[in-house]
Amino acid sequence: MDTAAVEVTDLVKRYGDTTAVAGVSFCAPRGAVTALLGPNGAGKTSTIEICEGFRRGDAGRVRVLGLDPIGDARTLKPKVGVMLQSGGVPTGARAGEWLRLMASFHAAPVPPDLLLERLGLTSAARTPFRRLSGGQQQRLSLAAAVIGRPELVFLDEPTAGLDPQARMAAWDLVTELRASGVGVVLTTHYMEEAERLADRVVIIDRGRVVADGPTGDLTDADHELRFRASPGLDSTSLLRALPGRCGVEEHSGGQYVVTTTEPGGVDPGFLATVTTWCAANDILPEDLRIQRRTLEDVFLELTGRDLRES
Ligand SMILES: Nc1ncnc2c1ncn2[C@@H]1O[C@H](COP(=O)(O)OP(=O)(O)OP(=O)(O)O)[C@@H](O)[C@H]1O
Repeated sequence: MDTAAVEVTDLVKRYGDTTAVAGVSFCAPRGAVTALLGPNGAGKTSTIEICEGFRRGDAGRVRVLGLDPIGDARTLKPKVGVMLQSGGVPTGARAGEWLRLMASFHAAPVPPDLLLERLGLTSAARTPFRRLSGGQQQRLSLAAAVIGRPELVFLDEPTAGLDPQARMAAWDLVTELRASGVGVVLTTHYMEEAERLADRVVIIDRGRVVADGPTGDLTDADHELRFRASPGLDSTSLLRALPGRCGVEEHSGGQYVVTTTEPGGVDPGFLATVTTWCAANDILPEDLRIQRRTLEDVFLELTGRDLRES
C-alpha cells in the first residue's frame, strides 16, 4: 500500500492577480500527523481545499490516498474526513441529529453519542448549530469529520478558539486517530499544538514551502545559549570572540541569547568561548542555560516578525 496519504507536487493556485500557492510540494504520510503552518494568507487553506477536492489547482499534481481529489471524489468521500474553518453545518441543525445524519452516510461509523460525549457535547445534543458556542461548533465539526472512521482527515485550525479542556480533548482524539493508522493533515496557528501533535511540519510562507521535515529535526537542529547579566553588554565584542555564524541578541532585562549555525552547534567549546569572554570582561552570566529552540522560534525566524496584511 502507498504510504503517502497526501502527495502534493508543484501546486499552484491563483485568484486573479494573487498567486496564493506558488509551487508547493510536500508529502503527508498515513498514520502520522502533518501540520501545515504559516502566517495569515500564506496559502494553507487554499492548499488544503485543493486536497479536499473543493478547489482546482492551476498547475501541479495532488494525490490523496493515491487518487485524484476531484476526478475520484466519489471513491474518496467515504475515506476522507474534512473539518472546514467555516464549520459547514446548517445553522438550524441540532448537534445530535446532524451527527446521526453524518453517521448514516457511513458503513461503520463511530456511535454518535460516544463522540458527543468524548467532545463534551452531550448536553448540547438538542441545541441547534447557531445556538452553540463557538467552541461547541468547532467540536461538532471535528466530530463530523471523524465519525465515518476515515483513512485520512483534514482539519483546518481544529482548535481555534477552544478552551484548554476542549483543546486537550481534541488533541486526544487526533492522537488516537494517528495511533489507529489514520493520516491527519491539519493547519494551526498554535505552535505548541504543532509541536505536541505533529510528526511532520510543513511551513508555508507567501505560497512557498520554507521548511519541511520531522518536527523534532526542525527544532533539534539548532540550540541556543541564554544567560542573564547587566543590560548593555558589548555584544559586538562577544560576537567577535565567537566563530563565524553566530548571533547575540539582547532582550529586555539583560537577557542574552547567543545562537550559532556552526556545524557543532552549542558544543562544549562554544560554551567555553562564551564563559571565557564573560570572565575576561568580569561578567557573571546568571541562569546560564542551553536550550533547544521552540517551533515558534524556528517559525518566526523563517517567516519574519512583520505582521501580514492578508
Ligand atoms: N476565494 C478567494 N478569492 C480571492 N483571493 C483569495 C481567495 N481565497 C484566498 N485568497 C487569497 O489567497 C491568499 C492565501 O489565502 P489562504 O486562505 O489560502 O491562506 P491561509 O494560509 O490559509 O491564511 P489564514 O492563516 O489566514 O487562514 C491570501 O492572499 C488570500 O487573500
